[in-house]
Amino acid sequence: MANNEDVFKKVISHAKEFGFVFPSSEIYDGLSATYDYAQNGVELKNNIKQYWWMAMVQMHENIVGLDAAIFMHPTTWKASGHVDAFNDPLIDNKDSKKRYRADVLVEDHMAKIEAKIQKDVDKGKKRFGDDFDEEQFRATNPNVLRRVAEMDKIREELKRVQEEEDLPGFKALIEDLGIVCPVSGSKNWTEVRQFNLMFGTELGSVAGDAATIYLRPETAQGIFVNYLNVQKTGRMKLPFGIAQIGKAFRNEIVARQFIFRMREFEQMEMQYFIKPGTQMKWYEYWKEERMKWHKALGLGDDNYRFHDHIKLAHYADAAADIEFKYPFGFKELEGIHSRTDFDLGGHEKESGKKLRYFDPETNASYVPYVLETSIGLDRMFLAVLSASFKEEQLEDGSERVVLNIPPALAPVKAAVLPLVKKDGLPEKAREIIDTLKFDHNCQYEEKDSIGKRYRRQDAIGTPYCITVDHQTLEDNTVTIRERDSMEQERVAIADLERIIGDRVSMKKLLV
Ligand SMILES: Nc1ncnc2c1ncn2[C@@H]1O[C@H](COP(=O)(O)OP(=O)(O)OP(=O)(O)O)[C@@H](O)[C@H]1O
Repeated sequence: MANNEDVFKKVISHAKEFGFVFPSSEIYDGLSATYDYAQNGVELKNNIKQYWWMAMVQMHENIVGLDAAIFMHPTTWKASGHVDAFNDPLIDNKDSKKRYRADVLVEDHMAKIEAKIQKDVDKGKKRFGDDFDEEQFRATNPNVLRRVAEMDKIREELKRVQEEEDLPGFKALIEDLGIVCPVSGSKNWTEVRQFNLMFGTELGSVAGDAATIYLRPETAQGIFVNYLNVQKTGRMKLPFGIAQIGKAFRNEIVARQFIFRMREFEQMEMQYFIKPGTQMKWYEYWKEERMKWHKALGLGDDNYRFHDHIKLAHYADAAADIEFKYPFGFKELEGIHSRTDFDLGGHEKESGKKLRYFDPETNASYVPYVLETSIGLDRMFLAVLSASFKEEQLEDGSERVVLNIPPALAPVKAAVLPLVKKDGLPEKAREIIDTLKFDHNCQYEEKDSIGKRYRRQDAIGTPYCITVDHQTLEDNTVTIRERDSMEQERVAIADLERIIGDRVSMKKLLV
């Protein structure tokens, strides 16, 4: 664990040192859990957006895009249930004055029990070596069984207090488990209270005339209120989808883990409008599709898993997360939710406008059901960055830090490097950039030794370094150095556009 925490710290400082992510307003000591994407970060982020947009919109005839406003009519949030139900249970420690999410305290406690189980399993592995049968060990070892039963009991009680909104029961659970504040070490807790996560602000400049509006806590509602506009103007037939990328805001009680949990973040959401009764088919379909999208990046299949929700959100009849193995463990990266007619039904009721679909096959009109896929762009960014970060020992005894970012997502696709700063090599390198820059983000670098320049490009994940040397002037060839293998090949300048284009193409990920 200490090791992984270490890796996480390194990823965060690497992100800052190499221009991916900066703390926001850093000259004023920053603003907690708010970050800015820097020169390389914004490129990576845009490429992730493009990969998602291509997979969802461009590759599906029946999915179209939208860019709705962040501010929406306040009744939207009444209809969606956010005014009444978008709460987290919070609890304060009276000694440290620190605030926690009550459910997170319990989950962290369970994670500790799980770590103990893992320790037992590791001991077994060590003792029995190749003969070790983990499944059998877990099914028979008394220590493991006792701890699993303990976890089941806690999980059941957590589910109950959440479902019944039993706030005194929630506090009792925390006390019964003997959970202490990680800062003060005390069990001196306040009552558990519900805290609404929406940021409110005021519309209009005249005091008294102002109406409270909210910064949207999800992009989805902008899609729902536009369902009929898009369906009619796009002459869309069910099933069809609307996709959107945009900012969302949540006043998270405890924002932490770098860009994993922020108060201002970006979502990539797609709402798929379907015939009622077909939701389970589409739920399975989109779970699989989305998992395929993730795995195509090659960050390691073992880094992903599904997690089915025990506690369903107020709008869902089935829900699963795609979890990613971050340096701090498996955590939610994307949600796939069967939202039934909850949202369109709610908007019909509040607005008094019909949000129906006339089905030409059955001659019936109904409120469509919705299947949602919702992924946090910042969490996806962190997944790519943390899985790509490698510290390598090289054969010559030196070390390098490299980001093995999938080439299609890399911020800079090719760096063009004149071997020396003279003899016409810089001019030749610029000529090459001038042909590649229309299709790719390229970088020109002439300072320092070629080895140092390779290392700098490795550290920002540039997949290809093109080196211009004296031979280039004779035969119009250059070397291409590949980031991961560090192997070099000599190719004709005339072939560069095609070679780089093929290798960094998103097409390979999408077919
Ligand atoms: N505070 C946040 N910071 C960054 N990304 C977020 C945040 N909250 C949600 N997301 C992203 O938006 C996606 C969809 O939002 P959803 O409402 O399903 O999240 P959630 O279940 O509330 O997340 P969590 O349980 O981690 O709070 C999540 O899968 C996640 O990737």
